[in-house]
Amino acid sequence: MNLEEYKGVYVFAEQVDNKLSGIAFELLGKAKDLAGDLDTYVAAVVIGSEIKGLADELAAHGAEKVIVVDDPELKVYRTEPYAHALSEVINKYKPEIMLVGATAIGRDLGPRVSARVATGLTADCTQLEIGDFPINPVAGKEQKHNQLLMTRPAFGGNTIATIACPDNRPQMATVRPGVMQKIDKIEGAKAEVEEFNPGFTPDNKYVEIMDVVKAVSETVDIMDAKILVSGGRGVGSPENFRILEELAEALGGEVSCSRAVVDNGWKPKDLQVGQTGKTVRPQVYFAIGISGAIQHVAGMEEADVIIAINKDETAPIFDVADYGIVGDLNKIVPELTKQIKAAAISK
Ligand SMILES: Cc1cc2nc3c(=O)[nH]c(=O)nc-3n(C[C@H](O)[C@H](O)[C@H](O)COP(=O)(O)OP(=O)(O)OC[C@H]3O[C@@H](n4cnc5c(N)ncnc54)[C@H](O)[C@@H]3O)c2cc1C
Repeated sequence: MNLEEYKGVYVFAEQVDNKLSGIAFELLGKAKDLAGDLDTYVAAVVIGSEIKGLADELAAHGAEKVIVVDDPELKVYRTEPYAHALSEVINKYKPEIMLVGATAIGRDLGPRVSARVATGLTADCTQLEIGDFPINPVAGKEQKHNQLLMTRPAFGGNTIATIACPDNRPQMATVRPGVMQKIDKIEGAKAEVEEFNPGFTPDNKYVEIMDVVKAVSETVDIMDAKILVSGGRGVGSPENFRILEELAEALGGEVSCSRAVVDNGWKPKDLQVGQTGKTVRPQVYFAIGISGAIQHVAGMEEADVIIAINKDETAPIFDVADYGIVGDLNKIVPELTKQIKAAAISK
């Protein structure tokens, strides 16, 4: 493998029903940073049927080049034809870095593609940067420059591992939605668009999709909320979440929760924040009756302002909080709601 042939930071631009997923823009934002450090270009790969029209939106979010693989076989996501399409794009264009979202689709696609093109993949990254590897020089081992350093929680979140792929290309990573930031839209931006179709054999024994049944979610997407009022086991019961709902309503925010709450069946999994839930980045995050386990903090530490309410003054949540109130949530939360409502009326 001649590593020098591999150029560009490529992003798999996931789309469903011909609508680009938010993760595509988040990955493009990160790709732009990485490409700046490597002095190379950013490309998006979009795979589907009748999807050429998506190129401008990708350009507006930072793609300088868009590779379009457009074929009726690719209308609905299926592992086989998508893995074939993306592997062939990699074989033809030889990207230095290939980023994929750690979504249901990306988690299925990424590892299969990396195996086909004989490279490594770091799953579920929370940080990506360009640097030297090994990070600290090791006697007798060559330190390589300009490597993609891929950081992710490991061993149940008890340690953070930084992984590199110095001997193979592309360097592949999947990244969790909500972790990277998209750039401000560049209105009117145009990308160089290239159509590439590696060919799909009809009657190819791909999985046949008989029916697509869409789940109707009754909850809001907490990843979009500007204010989150998050409750933990300390809230005590599903009924008692009412006091958090009242606070959220007074503030124009949404309710989310810790995993203990989901495990107890008090709230649906869609509302869980953390390593195995969602990564959120609201302007204000209330952590109420949440102890602040590392796996929870991993999903909310990027919030602009964190306010913790906990009766235990040694709770680790206070280490990440900007403001902390020590006391019983059953007294503090209703009082807070009352004061906020009163302040709103007096305005
Ligand atoms: C692989 C793995 C992945 C995980 N992923 C996640 C994840 O995505 N998200 C997540 O949240 N967790 C996750 N966890 C679980 C995590 O380790 C914790 O167990 C969990 O976050 C604890 O939830 P909690 O803070 O609500 O409950 P607890 O840890 O039980 O904390 C309850 C808190 O409420 C306080 N409290 C009790 N009563 C009151 C009161 N009346 N007033 C004020 N405060 C009160 C207590 O002092 C305590 O600090 C994961 C664990 C593992 C091993």
